[in-house]
Amino acid sequence: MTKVTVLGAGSWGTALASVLADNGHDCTIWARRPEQAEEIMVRHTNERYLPGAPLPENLKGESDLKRATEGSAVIIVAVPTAGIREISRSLNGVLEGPVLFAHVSKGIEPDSLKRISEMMEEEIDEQFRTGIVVLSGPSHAEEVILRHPTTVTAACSDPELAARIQDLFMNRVFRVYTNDDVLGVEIGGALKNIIALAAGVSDGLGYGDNAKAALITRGLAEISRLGVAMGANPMTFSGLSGLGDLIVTCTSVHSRNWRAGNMLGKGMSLDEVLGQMGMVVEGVRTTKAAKQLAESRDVPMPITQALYSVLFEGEEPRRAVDSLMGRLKKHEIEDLFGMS
Ligand SMILES: NC(=O)C1=CN([C@@H]2O[C@H](COP(=O)(O)OP(=O)(O)OC[C@H]3O[C@@H](n4cnc5c(N)ncnc54)[C@H](O)[C@@H]3O)[C@@H](O)[C@H]2O)C=CC1
Ligand SMILES: O=C(CO)COP(=O)(O)O
Repeated sequence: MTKVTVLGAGSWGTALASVLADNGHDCTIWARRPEQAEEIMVRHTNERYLPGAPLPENLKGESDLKRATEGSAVIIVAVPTAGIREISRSLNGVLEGPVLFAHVSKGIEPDSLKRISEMMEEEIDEQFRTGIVVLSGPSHAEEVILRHPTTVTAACSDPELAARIQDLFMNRVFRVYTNDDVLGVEIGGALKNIIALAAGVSDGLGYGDNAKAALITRGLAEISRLGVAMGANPMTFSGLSGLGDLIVTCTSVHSRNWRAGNMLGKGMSLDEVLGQMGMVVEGVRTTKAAKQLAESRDVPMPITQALYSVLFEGEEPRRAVDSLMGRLKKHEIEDLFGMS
Protein backbone atom coordinates (compact mmCIF):
# COMPACT_ATOMS: atom_id res chain seq x y z
CA MET A 1 0.00 0.00 0.00
CA THR A 2 1.32 3.44 -0.96
CA LYS A 3 0.24 6.77 0.48
CA VAL A 4 -0.82 8.92 -2.47
CA THR A 5 -2.28 12.41 -2.78
CA VAL A 6 -4.27 13.52 -5.81
CA LEU A 7 -4.29 17.30 -6.31
CA GLY A 8 -7.50 18.47 -7.97
CA ALA A 9 -11.01 17.23 -7.27
CA GLY A 10 -12.40 17.66 -10.78
CA SER A 11 -13.68 14.74 -12.79
CA TRP A 12 -10.27 13.32 -13.71
CA GLY A 13 -8.62 13.68 -10.29
CA THR A 14 -11.64 12.01 -8.69
CA ALA A 15 -11.78 9.13 -11.19
CA LEU A 16 -8.04 8.42 -10.87
CA ALA A 17 -8.16 8.64 -7.08
CA SER A 18 -10.94 6.04 -7.21
CA VAL A 19 -8.68 3.71 -9.23
CA LEU A 20 -5.97 4.12 -6.57
CA ALA A 21 -8.43 3.52 -3.74
CA ASP A 22 -9.75 0.42 -5.56
CA ASN A 23 -6.15 -0.82 -5.66
CA GLY A 24 -5.97 -0.54 -1.86
CA HIS A 25 -3.73 2.52 -1.67
CA ASP A 26 -4.11 5.12 1.07
CA CYS A 27 -5.39 7.88 -1.22
CA THR A 28 -6.41 11.44 -0.36
CA ILE A 29 -7.88 13.95 -2.81
CA TRP A 30 -6.99 17.55 -2.18
CA ALA A 31 -9.87 19.86 -3.12
CA ARG A 32 -9.67 23.64 -3.10
CA ARG A 33 -13.12 24.00 -1.56
CA PRO A 34 -13.54 22.55 1.97
CA GLU A 35 -17.17 21.56 1.27
CA GLN A 36 -16.06 19.46 -1.70
CA ALA A 37 -13.39 17.71 0.41
CA GLU A 38 -16.04 17.02 3.04
CA GLU A 39 -18.46 15.67 0.44
CA ILE A 40 -15.80 13.19 -0.74
CA MET A 41 -14.85 12.23 2.82
CA VAL A 42 -18.34 11.93 4.33
CA ARG A 43 -20.82 11.27 1.52
CA HIS A 44 -18.37 9.51 -0.82
CA THR A 45 -19.60 11.47 -3.83
CA ASN A 46 -18.46 14.36 -6.04
CA GLU A 47 -21.82 15.39 -7.47
CA ARG A 48 -20.65 18.43 -9.41
CA TYR A 49 -18.01 16.58 -11.44
CA LEU A 50 -19.12 12.93 -11.44
CA PRO A 51 -22.86 13.05 -10.72
CA GLY A 52 -24.44 9.83 -9.48
CA ALA A 53 -21.16 7.97 -9.03
CA PRO A 54 -20.49 6.41 -5.64
CA LEU A 55 -16.82 6.85 -4.67
CA PRO A 56 -14.81 4.23 -2.74
CA GLU A 57 -15.35 4.56 1.02
CA ASN A 58 -11.59 4.36 1.69
CA LEU A 59 -11.00 7.48 -0.44
CA LYS A 60 -10.31 10.56 1.69
CA GLY A 61 -10.95 14.26 0.97
CA GLU A 62 -8.93 17.14 2.43
CA SER A 63 -8.78 20.86 1.64
CA ASP A 64 -5.64 21.71 3.63
CA LEU A 65 -2.68 21.18 1.30
CA LYS A 66 -0.19 20.39 4.08
CA ARG A 67 -2.45 17.81 5.72
CA ALA A 68 -3.38 16.36 2.31
CA THR A 69 0.25 15.76 1.29
CA GLU A 70 1.73 14.79 4.69
CA GLY A 71 3.63 11.51 4.44
CA SER A 72 2.69 10.88 0.78
CA ALA A 73 5.24 9.04 -1.35
CA VAL A 74 3.49 9.91 -4.61
CA ILE A 75 1.57 13.04 -5.70
CA ILE A 76 -0.72 13.01 -8.72
CA VAL A 77 -1.29 16.47 -10.19
CA ALA A 78 -4.75 16.71 -11.80
CA VAL A 79 -5.50 20.42 -12.05
CA PRO A 80 -6.07 22.20 -15.38
CA THR A 81 -3.00 23.56 -17.19
CA ALA A 82 -3.78 27.14 -16.12
CA GLY A 83 -3.44 26.11 -12.45
CA ILE A 84 -0.25 24.03 -12.73
CA ARG A 85 2.22 26.76 -11.79
CA GLU A 86 0.19 27.96 -8.81
CA ILE A 87 -0.31 24.53 -7.27
CA SER A 88 3.32 23.55 -7.97
CA ARG A 89 4.59 26.65 -6.19
CA SER A 90 2.33 26.02 -3.18
CA LEU A 91 3.91 22.60 -2.72
CA ASN A 92 7.28 24.15 -1.87
CA GLY A 93 5.73 25.54 1.30
CA VAL A 94 4.29 22.24 2.55
CA LEU A 95 6.48 19.32 1.42
CA GLU A 96 9.20 18.03 3.74
CA GLY A 97 11.08 15.64 1.48
CA PRO A 98 11.23 14.33 -2.10
CA VAL A 99 8.20 12.64 -3.65
CA LEU A 100 7.46 11.04 -6.99
CA PHE A 101 5.11 13.15 -9.12
CA ALA A 102 2.79 12.10 -11.90
CA HIS A 103 0.74 14.64 -13.81
CA VAL A 104 -2.36 13.81 -15.81
CA SER A 105 -3.17 17.21 -17.34
CA LYS A 106 -3.30 17.93 -21.05
CA GLY A 107 -2.17 21.34 -22.22
CA ILE A 108 0.61 23.71 -23.27
CA GLU A 109 1.08 27.13 -21.72
CA PRO A 110 0.62 29.98 -24.22
CA ASP A 111 3.58 32.40 -24.63
CA SER A 112 6.09 30.36 -22.59
CA LEU A 113 5.17 27.35 -24.78
CA LYS A 114 6.03 25.05 -21.87
CA ARG A 115 4.66 21.57 -21.40
CA ILE A 116 3.18 20.58 -18.01
CA SER A 117 6.27 18.67 -16.84
CA GLU A 118 8.47 21.63 -17.78
CA MET A 119 6.30 24.02 -15.75
CA MET A 120 6.44 21.63 -12.79
CA GLU A 121 10.24 21.41 -13.07
CA GLU A 122 10.43 25.19 -13.07
CA GLU A 123 8.16 25.63 -10.05
CA ILE A 124 8.78 22.68 -7.68
CA ASP A 125 12.10 22.86 -5.83
CA GLU A 126 14.42 20.06 -6.90
CA GLN A 127 14.76 18.85 -3.29
CA PHE A 128 11.04 17.93 -3.30
CA ARG A 129 10.88 15.76 -6.43
CA THR A 130 12.45 12.44 -7.35
CA GLY A 131 10.92 12.60 -10.82
CA ILE A 132 7.88 13.55 -12.90
CA VAL A 133 5.90 10.96 -14.85
CA VAL A 134 3.13 11.83 -17.32
CA LEU A 135 0.05 9.60 -17.40
CA SER A 136 -1.99 10.07 -20.57
CA GLY A 137 -4.22 8.26 -23.03
CA PRO A 138 -7.82 7.71 -24.14
CA SER A 139 -9.62 7.90 -20.81
CA HIS A 140 -12.83 9.74 -20.08
CA ALA A 141 -13.40 10.05 -16.33
CA GLU A 142 -17.08 9.16 -16.83
CA GLU A 143 -16.08 5.68 -18.07
CA VAL A 144 -13.18 5.11 -15.66
CA ILE A 145 -15.53 5.70 -12.72
CA LEU A 146 -17.82 2.96 -14.14
CA ARG A 147 -14.79 0.62 -14.18
CA HIS A 148 -15.04 0.23 -17.96
CA PRO A 149 -11.84 -1.10 -19.55
CA THR A 150 -9.35 1.73 -20.11
CA THR A 151 -5.73 1.88 -21.30
CA VAL A 152 -3.22 4.68 -20.76
CA THR A 153 0.53 5.18 -20.90
CA ALA A 154 2.96 6.30 -18.17
CA ALA A 155 5.93 8.17 -19.64
CA CYS A 156 9.20 9.10 -18.01
CA SER A 157 12.83 9.25 -19.13
CA ASP A 158 13.58 7.00 -16.14
CA PRO A 159 11.88 3.66 -16.88
CA GLU A 160 11.83 2.66 -13.20
CA LEU A 161 9.74 5.68 -12.29
CA ALA A 162 7.32 5.04 -15.16
CA ALA A 163 7.03 1.44 -13.91
CA ARG A 164 6.24 2.66 -10.37
CA ILE A 165 3.29 4.67 -11.67
CA GLN A 166 2.27 1.72 -13.86
CA ASP A 167 2.22 -0.55 -10.79
CA LEU A 168 0.30 1.97 -8.71
CA PHE A 169 -2.62 2.32 -11.13
CA MET A 170 -2.73 -0.98 -12.98
CA ASN A 171 -5.69 -3.28 -12.33
CA ARG A 172 -8.05 -5.56 -14.25
CA VAL A 173 -9.96 -2.66 -15.82
CA PHE A 174 -7.26 0.00 -15.92
CA ARG A 175 -4.27 -1.10 -17.98
CA VAL A 176 -1.12 1.02 -17.99
CA TYR A 177 1.70 0.80 -20.54
CA THR A 178 5.05 2.58 -20.23
CA ASN A 179 6.88 4.87 -22.64
CA ASP A 180 10.09 6.91 -22.36
CA ASP A 181 9.00 9.67 -24.76
CA VAL A 182 7.71 12.33 -22.35
CA LEU A 183 7.73 15.03 -25.03
CA GLY A 184 5.70 12.98 -27.52
CA VAL A 185 3.18 11.86 -24.89
CA GLU A 186 2.64 15.40 -23.60
CA ILE A 187 2.38 16.91 -27.09
CA GLY A 188 -0.09 14.23 -28.26
CA GLY A 189 -2.28 14.60 -25.15
CA ALA A 190 -2.35 18.39 -25.33
CA LEU A 191 -2.86 18.85 -29.07
CA LYS A 192 -5.59 16.24 -29.53
CA ASN A 193 -7.88 18.71 -27.71
CA ILE A 194 -7.51 21.15 -30.63
CA ILE A 195 -8.60 18.50 -33.11
CA ALA A 196 -11.48 17.47 -30.80
CA LEU A 197 -12.72 21.06 -30.79
CA ALA A 198 -12.50 21.07 -34.59
CA ALA A 199 -14.36 17.74 -34.80
CA GLY A 200 -17.10 19.21 -32.59
CA VAL A 201 -17.34 22.25 -34.88
CA SER A 202 -17.64 19.94 -37.89
CA ASP A 203 -20.44 17.94 -36.23
CA GLY A 204 -22.14 21.17 -35.14
CA LEU A 205 -22.12 22.36 -38.75
CA GLY A 206 -23.90 19.15 -39.71
CA TYR A 207 -20.98 17.53 -41.51
CA GLY A 208 -20.62 13.77 -41.23
CA ASP A 209 -18.25 10.93 -40.55
CA ASN A 210 -16.11 11.61 -43.65
CA ALA A 211 -15.23 15.05 -42.33
CA LYS A 212 -14.51 13.69 -38.86
CA ALA A 213 -12.26 10.92 -40.17
CA ALA A 214 -10.42 13.54 -42.21
CA LEU A 215 -9.91 15.72 -39.15
CA ILE A 216 -8.63 12.81 -37.05
CA THR A 217 -6.21 11.64 -39.76
CA ARG A 218 -4.90 14.99 -40.91
CA GLY A 219 -4.97 16.19 -37.29
CA LEU A 220 -2.67 13.32 -36.41
CA ALA A 221 -0.42 14.33 -39.33
CA GLU A 222 -0.01 17.88 -38.08
CA ILE A 223 0.41 16.89 -34.42
CA SER A 224 3.10 14.39 -35.42
CA ARG A 225 4.78 16.94 -37.68
CA LEU A 226 5.12 19.42 -34.82
CA GLY A 227 6.05 16.76 -32.26
CA VAL A 228 8.78 15.29 -34.45
CA ALA A 229 10.15 18.79 -35.19
CA MET A 230 10.41 19.24 -31.41
CA GLY A 231 12.24 15.92 -30.98
CA ALA A 232 9.50 13.38 -30.20
CA ASN A 233 9.53 9.76 -31.37
CA PRO A 234 7.17 9.55 -34.41
CA MET A 235 5.85 6.17 -33.20
CA THR A 236 4.45 7.74 -30.02
CA PHE A 237 1.78 9.48 -32.10
CA SER A 238 0.25 6.20 -33.27
CA GLY A 239 0.02 5.07 -29.65
CA LEU A 240 -2.48 5.60 -26.85
CA SER A 241 -1.55 9.22 -26.11
CA GLY A 242 -1.67 10.09 -29.84
CA LEU A 243 -4.12 8.33 -32.12
CA GLY A 244 -5.86 6.63 -29.18
CA ASP A 245 -6.70 9.88 -27.46
CA LEU A 246 -7.61 11.57 -30.73
CA ILE A 247 -10.19 8.89 -31.45
CA VAL A 248 -11.78 8.97 -28.01
CA THR A 249 -11.93 12.75 -27.78
CA CYS A 250 -13.15 13.40 -31.32
CA THR A 251 -15.91 10.80 -31.18
CA SER A 252 -17.31 10.96 -27.66
CA VAL A 253 -20.04 13.11 -26.17
CA HIS A 254 -18.09 12.91 -22.90
CA SER A 255 -15.39 15.15 -24.35
CA ARG A 256 -15.70 18.74 -23.15
CA ASN A 257 -13.58 19.85 -26.10
CA TRP A 258 -15.86 18.11 -28.59
CA ARG A 259 -18.95 19.51 -26.84
CA ALA A 260 -17.56 23.04 -26.86
CA GLY A 261 -16.70 22.75 -30.57
CA ASN A 262 -20.16 21.40 -31.28
CA MET A 263 -21.78 24.48 -29.73
CA LEU A 264 -19.45 26.75 -31.73
CA GLY A 265 -20.43 24.94 -34.92
CA LYS A 266 -24.10 25.50 -34.06
CA GLY A 267 -23.47 29.25 -33.94
CA MET A 268 -22.73 30.09 -30.30
CA SER A 269 -19.88 32.49 -29.46
CA LEU A 270 -16.80 31.29 -27.57
CA ASP A 271 -17.81 33.28 -24.47
CA GLU A 272 -21.29 31.75 -24.49
CA VAL A 273 -19.84 28.26 -24.87
CA LEU A 274 -17.30 28.62 -22.06
CA GLY A 275 -19.98 30.15 -19.84
CA GLN A 276 -22.13 27.03 -20.32
CA MET A 277 -19.43 24.39 -19.86
CA GLY A 278 -18.61 24.74 -16.13
CA MET A 279 -15.60 22.46 -16.67
CA VAL A 280 -12.22 23.00 -18.22
CA VAL A 281 -11.97 23.14 -22.05
CA GLU A 282 -8.20 22.80 -22.38
CA GLY A 283 -8.12 23.00 -26.18
CA VAL A 284 -8.94 26.72 -26.25
CA ARG A 285 -5.70 27.91 -24.60
CA THR A 286 -3.75 25.09 -26.23
CA THR A 287 -4.84 26.29 -29.69
CA LYS A 288 -3.14 29.60 -28.93
CA ALA A 289 0.00 27.84 -27.70
CA ALA A 290 0.11 25.40 -30.63
CA LYS A 291 -0.25 28.19 -33.18
CA GLN A 292 2.66 30.00 -31.52
CA LEU A 293 4.71 26.78 -31.44
CA ALA A 294 3.97 26.03 -35.10
CA GLU A 295 4.99 29.55 -36.15
CA SER A 296 8.15 29.52 -34.05
CA ARG A 297 9.25 26.25 -35.67
CA ASP A 298 7.86 26.98 -39.13
CA VAL A 299 5.72 23.84 -39.07
CA PRO A 300 2.47 23.95 -41.06
CA MET A 301 -0.58 23.16 -38.89
CA PRO A 302 -3.56 24.08 -41.06
CA ILE A 303 -6.33 22.67 -38.82
CA THR A 304 -4.90 24.41 -35.75
CA GLN A 305 -4.63 27.63 -37.75
CA ALA A 306 -8.24 27.33 -38.98
CA LEU A 307 -9.54 26.67 -35.47
CA TYR A 308 -7.53 29.61 -34.15
CA SER A 309 -9.23 31.88 -36.66
CA VAL A 310 -12.66 30.65 -35.50
CA LEU A 311 -11.86 30.94 -31.79
CA PHE A 312 -9.97 34.23 -31.73
CA GLU A 313 -10.46 36.08 -35.02
CA GLY A 314 -14.20 35.84 -35.51
CA GLU A 315 -13.98 33.60 -38.59
CA GLU A 316 -17.23 31.83 -39.53
CA PRO A 317 -16.75 28.06 -38.96
CA ARG A 318 -18.13 27.22 -42.42
CA ARG A 319 -15.68 29.60 -44.08
CA ALA A 320 -12.81 28.10 -42.07
CA VAL A 321 -13.73 24.67 -43.46
CA ASP A 322 -13.88 26.13 -47.00
CA SER A 323 -10.36 27.52 -46.64
CA LEU A 324 -9.05 24.19 -45.33
CA MET A 325 -10.61 22.33 -48.26
CA GLY A 326 -9.33 24.92 -50.75
CA ARG A 327 -5.65 24.69 -49.78
CA LEU A 328 -3.03 23.95 -52.43
CA LYS A 329 -2.72 20.35 -53.63
CA LYS A 330 -0.52 18.10 -51.49
CA HIS A 331 0.96 14.61 -51.48
CA GLU A 332 -0.49 12.66 -48.56
CA ILE A 333 2.67 10.99 -47.28
CA GLU A 334 5.62 12.89 -48.71
CA ASP A 335 6.93 15.47 -46.34
CA LEU A 336 4.67 14.18 -43.54
CA PHE A 337 7.42 15.24 -41.19
CA GLY A 338 8.74 17.98 -43.43
CA MET A 339 7.33 21.27 -44.54
CA SER A 340 4.21 20.11 -46.39
N1 LIG B 1 -11.98 14.60 -17.42
C1 LIG B 1 -11.32 13.68 -18.06
O1 LIG B 1 -11.91 12.67 -18.47
C2 LIG B 1 -9.87 13.84 -18.31
C3 LIG B 1 -9.20 15.01 -18.04
N2 LIG B 1 -7.85 15.10 -18.27
C4 LIG B 1 -7.12 16.32 -17.95
O2 LIG B 1 -7.09 16.49 -16.54
C5 LIG B 1 -6.97 17.88 -16.22
C6 LIG B 1 -8.04 18.24 -15.20
O3 LIG B 1 -9.27 18.05 -15.87
P1 LIG B 1 -10.65 17.71 -15.16
O4 LIG B 1 -10.49 17.05 -13.86
O5 LIG B 1 -11.45 16.99 -16.18
O6 LIG B 1 -11.22 19.19 -14.98
P2 LIG B 1 -12.53 19.64 -14.26
O7 LIG B 1 -12.98 20.89 -14.93
O8 LIG B 1 -13.46 18.51 -14.11
O9 LIG B 1 -12.01 20.02 -12.80
C7 LIG B 1 -10.93 20.84 -12.56
C8 LIG B 1 -10.66 20.85 -11.05
O10 LIG B 1 -9.46 21.59 -10.80
C9 LIG B 1 -9.74 22.61 -9.87
N3 LIG B 1 -8.87 23.74 -10.19
C10 LIG B 1 -8.98 24.60 -11.21
N4 LIG B 1 -7.96 25.49 -11.16
C11 LIG B 1 -7.23 25.17 -10.09
C12 LIG B 1 -6.07 25.72 -9.48
N5 LIG B 1 -5.48 26.82 -9.96
N6 LIG B 1 -5.58 25.13 -8.37
C13 LIG B 1 -6.20 24.06 -7.88
N7 LIG B 1 -7.29 23.49 -8.37
C14 LIG B 1 -7.81 24.05 -9.47
C15 LIG B 1 -11.23 22.92 -10.02
O11 LIG B 1 -11.73 23.50 -8.83
C16 LIG B 1 -11.77 21.52 -10.26
O12 LIG B 1 -11.94 20.84 -9.04
C17 LIG B 1 -7.11 18.64 -17.55
O13 LIG B 1 -5.83 19.02 -18.00
C18 LIG B 1 -7.72 17.61 -18.50
O14 LIG B 1 -7.32 17.81 -19.85
C19 LIG B 1 -7.13 14.06 -18.76
C20 LIG B 1 -7.75 12.87 -19.04
C21 LIG B 1 -9.16 12.66 -18.86
O1 LIG C 1 -8.58 13.79 -22.36
C1 LIG C 1 -9.68 13.30 -22.30
C2 LIG C 1 -9.95 11.89 -22.60
O2 LIG C 1 -8.78 11.16 -22.82
C3 LIG C 1 -10.83 14.16 -21.91
O3 LIG C 1 -11.07 15.06 -22.92
P1 LIG C 1 -11.94 16.38 -22.68
O4 LIG C 1 -11.09 17.30 -21.82
O5 LIG C 1 -12.23 16.92 -24.01
O6 LIG C 1 -13.19 15.96 -21.93
